[in-house]
Amino acid sequence: MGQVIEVEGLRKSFGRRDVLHGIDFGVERGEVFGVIGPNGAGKTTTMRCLLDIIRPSAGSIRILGEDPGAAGPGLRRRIGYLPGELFLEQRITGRRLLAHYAAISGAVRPGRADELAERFNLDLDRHTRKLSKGNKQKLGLVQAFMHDPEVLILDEPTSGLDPLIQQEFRALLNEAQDNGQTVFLSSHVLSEVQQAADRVAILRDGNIVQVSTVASLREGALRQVKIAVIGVGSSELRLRLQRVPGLNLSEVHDTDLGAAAAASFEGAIQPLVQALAPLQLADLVIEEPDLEESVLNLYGKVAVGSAP
Ligand SMILES: Nc1ncnc2c1ncn2[C@@H]1O[C@H](COP(=O)(O)OP(=O)(O)OP(=O)(O)O)[C@@H](O)[C@H]1O
Repeated sequence: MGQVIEVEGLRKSFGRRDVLHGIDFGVERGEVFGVIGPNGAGKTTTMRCLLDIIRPSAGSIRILGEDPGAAGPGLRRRIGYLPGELFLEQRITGRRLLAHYAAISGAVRPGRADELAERFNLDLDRHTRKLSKGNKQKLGLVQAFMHDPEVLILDEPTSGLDPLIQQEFRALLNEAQDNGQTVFLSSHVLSEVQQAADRVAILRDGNIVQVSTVASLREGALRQVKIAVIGVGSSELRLRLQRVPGLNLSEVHDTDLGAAAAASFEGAIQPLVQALAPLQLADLVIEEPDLEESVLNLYGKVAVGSAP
């Protein structure tokens, strides 16, 4: 089977409020697929529809070839789910809570939960109520991964995790991928998904504005360029650079030795290299593309992390 998650024309309205406007995407077996979008874009709503926690208003969903609305608990056991907000106010230990989840999710390999907890540096014998935000998140992740499900649906999985634990989480994702497990995860910032995901969908106001590989997002992203040349004045440098497609000059000035320029740049690098080739360079800096910036442009300048 190719696609493990297939979504077509998915719409969801709450009362008169349309939250998802007919989204389409597919996730291949063994793929890590990230969905990013600002607060309120509809990421959690999409995930809840995939899990049949809420019913779509229209459209079709197939997970492992089945309709989650009709498949029942058999399908649910093949999925690991990390909700965006875990309700953990019970007076029980993490270990007992996991045993409760295991009764729902189905067989967990002996020692698997302890192994995951150890990797996350999580004490399973503490009362869940007393856990910090990050430790609650770790418990949620152990719960999602422990039965080695074929599909993992993870709502903001790295939220509240320190960098070392985030690294451990990414290692776990790589292992899941090697095992042929399929991962659908969400975030509101690209930096969290760009290392982990093969492809990224950008969701804005209930519409997918783009689905692309992280590599192609990088190609289309804005880079900052700084150029210093020897023996040529600012007007000649400006003239040459103005002919380079995708280059937007922010500054050109004369220097003691010649001229210097700063610009932002997107697109193919070759025309820029050709424009500079006849000149004697004193310095050339082409910064790593700012993917976060280009995603913000796609968000439509909505500030990341702002309230909905
Ligand atoms: N049960 C509900 N009833 C009414 N409106 C809802 C309900 N659930 C979600 N919404 C609305 O749907 C929109 C999308 O919410 P959703 O939680 O899916 O966004 P999100 O992309 O996950 O955002 P965040 O990054 O803040 O978690 C929001 O405006 C939210 O207020």
